[in-house]
Amino acid sequence: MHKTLIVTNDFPPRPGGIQAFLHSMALRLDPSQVVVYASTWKRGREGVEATAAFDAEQPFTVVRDRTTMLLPTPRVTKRAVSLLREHGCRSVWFGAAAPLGLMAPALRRAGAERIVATTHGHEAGWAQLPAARTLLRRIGEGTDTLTYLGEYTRSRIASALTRQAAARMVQLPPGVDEKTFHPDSGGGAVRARLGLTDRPVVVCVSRLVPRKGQDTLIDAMPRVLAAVPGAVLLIVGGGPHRADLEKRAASHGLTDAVRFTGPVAWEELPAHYGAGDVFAMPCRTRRGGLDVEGLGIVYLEASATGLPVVAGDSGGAPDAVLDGETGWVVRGGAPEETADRLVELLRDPQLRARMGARGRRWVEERWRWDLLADKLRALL
Ligand SMILES: Nc1nc2c(ncn2[C@@H]2O[C@H](COP(=O)(O)OP(=O)(O)O[C@H]3O[C@H](CO)[C@@H](O)[C@H](O)[C@@H]3O)[C@@H](O)[C@H]2O)c(=O)[nH]1
Repeated sequence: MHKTLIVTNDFPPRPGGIQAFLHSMALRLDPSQVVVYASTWKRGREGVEATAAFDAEQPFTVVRDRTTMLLPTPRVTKRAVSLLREHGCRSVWFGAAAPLGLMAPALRRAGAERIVATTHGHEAGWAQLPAARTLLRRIGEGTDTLTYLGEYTRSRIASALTRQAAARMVQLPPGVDEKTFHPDSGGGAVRARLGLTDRPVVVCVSRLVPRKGQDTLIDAMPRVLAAVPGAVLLIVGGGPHRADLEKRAASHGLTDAVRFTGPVAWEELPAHYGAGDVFAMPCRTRRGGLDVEGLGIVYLEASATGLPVVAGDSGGAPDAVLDGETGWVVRGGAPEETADRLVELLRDPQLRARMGARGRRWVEERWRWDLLADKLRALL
């Protein structure tokens, strides 16, 4: 691996899957060989202070742009070029290929020898729009390698690329820290705190946005409760959809059976997975395919915790589940189908244990960060 400039809008403290992906990878590279050029999390004092506090704890150099969104403008390109030269970097990793990967030719002219750009769900969405397809094609031509999460995103994105660029694609999915997420993660304490000790719990961990399908889970609960009295849906995470979800739960008369924790601190997250008997996030594709799941780190975190998983069929989410082995894939936006799978799992402790153990093994074999970081190092 050469010294690498990571260029990204998606870096903590901003929350989310791409951010977690990049940070986890960056932490596994030699810190003396990494320089991150990222946007600032939020405008205003709170955003700037939280960003500075986060950066001060990192073992590698983080340089922030003053804006909250890097775009491939002449100013940003010039800054990236001068960082590349100043720090003696010979490789570049674009944390999300679109749109920042458009800066690749300028960085190449400035001396970058290896340029890697990672694709996620949103690039698969881009691949559906004619103008955006042209830009993706340019990004493919300007970079050495576009990485992809799984077969769904690969096939969509490859259709927009030249044959040569498509042939250079390499799979680089996010992983899971199997030591942080494990079956003895202290879920009992969370249950006790929430008064759920003896109740069957379906847990969903995610940002609260419509695509993730927390609304489908709420709509599924009356059918679940008819078969499994006392069951509870524990919705973990924060986001713009919260008020709507709370109203929806109240309109079904489910204020006891649907609990919201709000966002939880990273250290508390494993115990929140551990509070569930089953993990469910029946995600669905929206906006004609533009708002689509790339993979779903949460399914892998749940499997690492030893929980069976009920996933939606949006985009690449099925790549994060072995259907029928680590859990089930259901149609997104289908409350009855979702409820039936939840009931089957809540009623059958042996099935839960079997699927949970298979999921844990699958994570250990296939989704460990360490294995994936080796792959990235080889590309850089
Ligand atoms: N600390 C904390 N973390 C949370 C919370 N809610 C969610 N998270 C974390 O945020 C991450 C969410 O990742 P994903 O499930 O992958 O979803 P995403 O944010 O929509 O990410 C997008 O990009 C990923 C990487 O390409 C894709 O895997 C995903 O499908 C999607 O397209 C997970 O690590 C999850 O544990 C919370 O309240 N607190």
